[in-house]
Amino acid sequence: MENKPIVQIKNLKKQIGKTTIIHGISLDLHPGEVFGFLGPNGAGKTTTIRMLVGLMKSTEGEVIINGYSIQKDFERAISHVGGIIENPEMYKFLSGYDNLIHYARMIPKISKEKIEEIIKLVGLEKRIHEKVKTYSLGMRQRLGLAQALLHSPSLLILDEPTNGLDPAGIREIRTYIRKIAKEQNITVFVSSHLLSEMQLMCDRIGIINHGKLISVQKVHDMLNQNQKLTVHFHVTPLKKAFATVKKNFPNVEMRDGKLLLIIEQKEIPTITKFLVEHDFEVFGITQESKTLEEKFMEMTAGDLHA
Ligand SMILES: Nc1ncnc2c1ncn2[C@@H]1O[C@H](COP(=O)(O)OP(=O)(O)OP(=O)(O)O)[C@@H](O)[C@H]1O
Repeated sequence: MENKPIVQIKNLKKQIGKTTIIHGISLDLHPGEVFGFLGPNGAGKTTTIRMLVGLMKSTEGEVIINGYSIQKDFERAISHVGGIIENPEMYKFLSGYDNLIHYARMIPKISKEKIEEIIKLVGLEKRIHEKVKTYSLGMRQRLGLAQALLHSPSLLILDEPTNGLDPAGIREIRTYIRKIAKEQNITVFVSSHLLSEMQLMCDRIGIINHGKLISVQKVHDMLNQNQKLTVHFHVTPLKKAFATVKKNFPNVEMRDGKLLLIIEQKEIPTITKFLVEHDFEVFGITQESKTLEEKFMEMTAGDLHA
């Protein structure tokens, strides 16, 4: 991405006692992107986020937000950040609207129109005058988003925003997060331990495991990688077919009464044609591909909890 980063994380480290929890994370975040911070429980997501927003001191490294260092120029750097780190505090017996007005008092020069615009942005216009205690958890989270947007941040940091939500609530939050990023050109940094959720919400995903950022990829690229498939050919006579195929495709194996090849999808017709041309009878072709979830399980040594 050629646009100037909103956030620069430079070699961020955290040591507690003799234990290093975060091992030098470096990352740039760009305007309007939704960046997913994915990792199993205990990987270091919350610790990193706490350092990003200055709630915890880093042992080494620097975080620059909109050109200001969180470490050296906290007030100015944090003025560009909105976030939900823990469950947002709301007054349950007040309406959603009155809650927002309450928080808006702390923000200089905020107009009623701006508040209305934010309410629409998070899709709460129909229920905003009802008491928060009547809201679903998803609606409360959206009110939390609205609260975080009041001071027009350029970066929104959300720690596991879908925790505890049902599938409909998760879909809602996902939709609004994407909308906020695109319509307001706000960068959203969102953590989760669920790949399936991140895949649908984010433009890029960074995977953290044992305090290290082990991969950063665009979701689009992840989904479009040339994937190798394991393909089984049910063919007779098997042994003769194996010997013949092996001459041209040395990687072939015999397993469970079938030929097994690890190939790209586009090679399936080539091999099928080869078998038919050599007078073998093909009874079936089946393929298995690794899901992204399985790949991530491998990357995080199986401790990415679903
Ligand atoms: N104050 C502390 N002292 C010692 N170890 C700590 C401290 N805080 C966190 N840790 C350890 O650092 C690691 C990272 O914790 P962190 O809470 O950042 O993980 P996480 O990715 O947010 O996990 P979760 O998804 O469970 O919230 C964990 O192994 C945790 O036990």
